Amino acid sequence: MRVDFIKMHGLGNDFVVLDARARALPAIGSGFARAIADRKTGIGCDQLILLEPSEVADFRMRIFNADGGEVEACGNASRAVALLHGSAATVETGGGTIAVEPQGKGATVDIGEPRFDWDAIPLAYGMDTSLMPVGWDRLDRPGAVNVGNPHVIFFVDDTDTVPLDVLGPEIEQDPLFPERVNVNVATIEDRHHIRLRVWERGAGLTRACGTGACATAVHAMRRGLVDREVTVTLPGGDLTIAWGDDNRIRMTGPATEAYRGSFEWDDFA
Ligand SMILES: N[C@@H](CCC[C@H](N)C(=O)O)C(=O)O
Repeated sequence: MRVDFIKMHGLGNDFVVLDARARALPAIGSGFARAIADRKTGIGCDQLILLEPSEVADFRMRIFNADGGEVEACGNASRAVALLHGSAATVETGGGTIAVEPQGKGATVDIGEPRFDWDAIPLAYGMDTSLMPVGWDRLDRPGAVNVGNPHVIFFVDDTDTVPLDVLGPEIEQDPLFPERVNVNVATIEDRHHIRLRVWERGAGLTRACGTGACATAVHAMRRGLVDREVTVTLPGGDLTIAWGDDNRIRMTGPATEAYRGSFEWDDFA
């Protein structure tokens, strides 16, 4: 079976998008997702994105990390599918229904309300998620936020000096996080600007993480360190994150269609 795909990215966080809204595809297993994502032998991406019909929203978006695991949310892919869809839409995800709207060369995404309760992150045991009494090497006293998916956030003097390739996987796999976690290291530049690097659960270091930017901004706002609208600068570029009086988080930033292609399903099954 020959299948079309669209290669897209949001600030360099890249996706293979399969559109099964009009024509159903065979079930996707973790081995298939891993094979597609493999940068040496597959098409190569941080996340495989599957669009399907939905009974509760305009369409459904399923997200598979490069390690094959299916997860609940992806901020950058939400902007990419908004661009692909071409008009405002509601999107069912594992983390809840979100709203997307194309804006120029990108999109605004209403990703919903943050959750701060320790069991909503989830953590293995109860603690204050605004200042957690835990640490790993030079990274300590983080915060945690669930914005559809789980994030832990460390404020540091300089994100570039943190060995995130070493500490990221250690923290991601720590038993404190029973569903593993996305690891964010952030520097507050001023009340309107945060610098951020992310070790993504199931994908490793990426050029950008949209939900990481949302979680980090909201955590910094909760701690009173920045205003309710900020620019978050990632290695791949900038996102604007606003946390409204309605308690909803809105992310605005670019998205790009790189190219289109097709493959034989059985080559990856
Ligand atoms: N790149 C994404 C997040 C993808 C999922 C994440 N790695 C997880 O496991 O939760 C984004 O832009 O938000």
